[in-house]
Amino acid sequence: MSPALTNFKTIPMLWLDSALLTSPSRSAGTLCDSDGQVFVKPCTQAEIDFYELTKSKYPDFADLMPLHIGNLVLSGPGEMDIGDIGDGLQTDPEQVLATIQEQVANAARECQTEDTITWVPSQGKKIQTNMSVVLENQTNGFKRPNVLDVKLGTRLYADDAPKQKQERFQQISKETTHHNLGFRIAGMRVFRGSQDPSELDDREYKNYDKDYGRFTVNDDNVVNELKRFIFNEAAGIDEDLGKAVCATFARELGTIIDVMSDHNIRMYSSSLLFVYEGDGEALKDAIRLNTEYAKRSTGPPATKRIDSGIGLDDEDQALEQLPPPVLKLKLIDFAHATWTPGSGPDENTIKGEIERPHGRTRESIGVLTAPHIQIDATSPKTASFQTNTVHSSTRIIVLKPSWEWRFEVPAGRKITVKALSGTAEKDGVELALRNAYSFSAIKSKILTWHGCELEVDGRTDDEFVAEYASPAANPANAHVNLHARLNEMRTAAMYERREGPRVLIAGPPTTGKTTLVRTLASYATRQGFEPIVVNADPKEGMLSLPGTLSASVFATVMDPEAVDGWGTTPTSGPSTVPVKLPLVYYYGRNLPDDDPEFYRELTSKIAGTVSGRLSEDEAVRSSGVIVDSMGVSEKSKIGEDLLAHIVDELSINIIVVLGSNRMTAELSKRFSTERTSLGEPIQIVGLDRSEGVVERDEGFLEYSREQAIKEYFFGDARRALSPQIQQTDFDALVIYKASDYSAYEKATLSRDEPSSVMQHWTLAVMHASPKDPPEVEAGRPDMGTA
Ligand SMILES: Nc1ncnc2c1ncn2[C@@H]1O[C@H](COP(=O)(O)OP(=O)(O)OP(=O)(O)O)[C@@H](O)[C@H]1O
Repeated sequence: MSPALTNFKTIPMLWLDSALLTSPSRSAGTLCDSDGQVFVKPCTQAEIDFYELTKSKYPDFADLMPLHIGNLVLSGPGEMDIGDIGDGLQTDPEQVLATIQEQVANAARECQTEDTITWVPSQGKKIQTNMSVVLENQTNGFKRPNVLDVKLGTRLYADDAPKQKQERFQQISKETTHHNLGFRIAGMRVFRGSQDPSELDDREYKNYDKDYGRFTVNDDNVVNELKRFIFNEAAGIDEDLGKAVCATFARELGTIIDVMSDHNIRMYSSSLLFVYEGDGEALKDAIRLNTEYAKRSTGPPATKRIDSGIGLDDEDQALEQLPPPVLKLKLIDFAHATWTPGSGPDENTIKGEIERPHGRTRESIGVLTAPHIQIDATSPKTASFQTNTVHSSTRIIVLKPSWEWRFEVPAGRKITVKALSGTAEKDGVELALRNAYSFSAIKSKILTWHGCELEVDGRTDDEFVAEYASPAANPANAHVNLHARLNEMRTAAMYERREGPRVLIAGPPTTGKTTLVRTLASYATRQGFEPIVVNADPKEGMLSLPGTLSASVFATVMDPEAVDGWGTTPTSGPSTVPVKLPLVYYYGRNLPDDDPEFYRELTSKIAGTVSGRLSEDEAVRSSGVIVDSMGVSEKSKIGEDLLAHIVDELSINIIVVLGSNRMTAELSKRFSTERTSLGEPIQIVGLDRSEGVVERDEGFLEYSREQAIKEYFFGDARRALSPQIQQTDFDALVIYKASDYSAYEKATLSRDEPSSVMQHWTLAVMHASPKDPPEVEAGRPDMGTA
C-alpha cells in the first residue's frame, strides 16, 4: 500500500514503528514519519472536512487542535473498511499509546469493542475509507511524554448514531464518570508510574487502558486517580513540580474553554489530550530552558526582516532554537464534530472541562485542578510556567520616521503594545506613551512620522517592519496631504459659515478604504474638527452591528482598541474613551447589491439626517462629511451606480479612489460635468493602495463580526456591561425578516412568527406601530438591537 499525499509535500512515511515513537505500538492504519513529527490517522471524509473548514473559518479553534498538515490517500481505494482500522488494538498494554496518541482509529475501536455496528455518520452503514489526516505528533520533542486521554461529554453519540449505538453509549455514560462529571479517563501512560517493575513496560511506562477508566475510576476516586498522572516522585516529579504542571494545564484549559464558549459547535466523543514531560529531570530542564528562552528572546519566533529590501525568513532558524516542550494540551478526535451555527456553545463537551470550585470568579478550572488537588497559586514555587506552545516574549521594535510596524494577531490570541518613546499612531490615533494597548483578531499597523520605540508583548501570526527611504515614499504620506487639503477647506468653510468638504472614499475591495476613513476622521478630531462619518459599507459595522448603515459625529478621540476599530457607544457600557452616539439603519445584508433598492432608500434617509445635522450645527457643518463605501469591483455597473447615488444624496464634492486607475478614470468621466446640490464641481482624486493592506478571509471576518456582536451586547474585557433586559409579550411584537431579493419580488421585508429557530438571532428594534406596513418599518432608524 503506497500512501499519496493530497496537499502536503512528500515526506518519508513508515508504518508506526517502536523504534521511532516514544512507545512501541504497531497498530493497523496508523503511520508516523521517520522522525516522529507527524502522525497519520485514518478517518472519514467528514473528519477531513471538519479539519479543513475549521482551519479556514475558525482559526482560533484550529489552534486548540493538533496542527493539521494535510490529508493522505492510501492506494487501493475501497479496500479498507473503517471498522478494520482498529484491528489488533487494545489488548496489549504496549498498544495503548494508540488510544492515547490522538485516539488513533478511536471510532473504529469503539465500534469493535463496544458495539457491533460501525458508528459513522452514515446511519450505521459501514463505510469504506482510504483517507487519513496528517497531524502534528503531539508527543514529538518530549524525552518521556506522559500522556492522558480524557474523553469529554455526558452524551457520547451524535444525533445520527443508530439506536443500538445510542443505547449502548447511554449505558456507558451512566456507568462511568461521564454521567456526573462529563468526562472519563480513556487511557493514560505514565513514565515510572509504578513501584512494581512488573507493571512497567520495557520503556518503564505504566499503561492504563480504557477498562481502567470504565471500571476502576469512579466519581469518588477520580481525583486521586488523576493525581497518578502528575504527582510521581519515582520519576522525580515532586509536589511542587506537579502543582506547577497542574496550574499550567489549568491555564491552557482556560483558553480552550474560552474559545469553545465563543463557538457554535457540537462534538461527541472528542477528547482532551494532555501531554507533559514525564521525566522529572528533563521536565526541570525544559522549564529552565523555556524560561531562559523567554527572557533572552528579543524578537518573536518568526520575524521577517526586510534589510536591504530583501525579505529574510527567520522562521526555520527560530524553530531550531526553540527549547524542548514542557507540556501540551489539545482537543482531539473530531469524527463526530460539526459546526452548528446558531446553536450556542457545546455545553455537553464543555461540562467535562469545567469544575466549579466555590469562591472562584472564573469557572474554567479543569479536571486536573479540581479543588481537591489544592493548587497553592501564591507560592512562587508552584506558579505555572511558560510553555513554548504559548510562548510570548517582550521585545522592542525601533521604527525610524515614516516606517510602519505591520502585524497580524489571530483570533484567540492577544498582544500588548506600548509606545516607549517618540510618536506612534494606529489609524491616525496617537498612542499615549507608556500606555499598554491590547489587540486581538486584528491585521493592522503602527505608523510613526517622527520615529518611535515600541514594546510588544505576545505572539503575532506575522509581523513586519516596512521601511521607507523617505516619508514621501510611504503611501500614508498622501493621506496626510489629503488631510491638510481638507483642513484648509474646513477652515475656509468655518470663516464663510458654509459646508466643509464632503468626501467619499471609494475603491475596489481591500484597498484600505476603512483605514483611510478612520485616519482622516482621527486627524480631523485631533485638530478640533467634528466631521460626520458615514459608514455605507454594511459588511462591517461602525459603532453598531455588521449589516447596518450608520452615521455619527466624531468630535473626540477614537478608541484604537475597540473591536470594530471605531470606538464605543453608550450601550457598550462605561468607557475611558468618550462614547459616540450613532444613527443606525438596519440593512440586514452583506452587500449593497443584495438589495440595491433598499440600500438606496436607506442611504437617502441617512443623507437626510446628515443634512439636517449640518444645517443645525455650525462646527459640524464646516467640518464636513467623510463616507466609507463598500468595495466595488472595477467592472461593476451596479456598484458604480450605487456610488453615484451616494454622491448625489450626500452632495459629495471630493471622491478619493484607492488603488484603481481604471475606477478613477471612469468616475472622473462620469462626474466631470456634474455639480453638487450646492453648485460645486466634483473632484476625483486617485491614490495608491498601500502594499500593507491585507486580505481578511471569510473566517477572520466572521470572527470579527461575532466579536463586534458580542461586544455590542456584553461589553469587552475592559468593561463589564449588564445588558438591559426588557420583557415584552410576543403578541406586542411584529417581527419582519429581510426577504430574499429578486428582480420580481420587490418586498424588502416579510413577516415572520416568533419561534425557537430565532434563538441567537439579532433583531433590530424599531419604534413603530404594529400596524405600520413593512415599507415604513424598513426605513426607520434602529432603537437598538435585541
Ligand atoms: N499599511 C497597512 N499595513 C498593515 N495593515 C494594513 C495597512 N492598511 C490597512 N491594513 C489592514 O488591511 C485590512 C484591510 O484594510 P481596510 O479594511 O481598510 O480595507 P477596505 O478597502 O476598507 O476593505 P473592504 O473592501 O473589505 O471594506 C485591515 O485589516 C487593515 O487594518
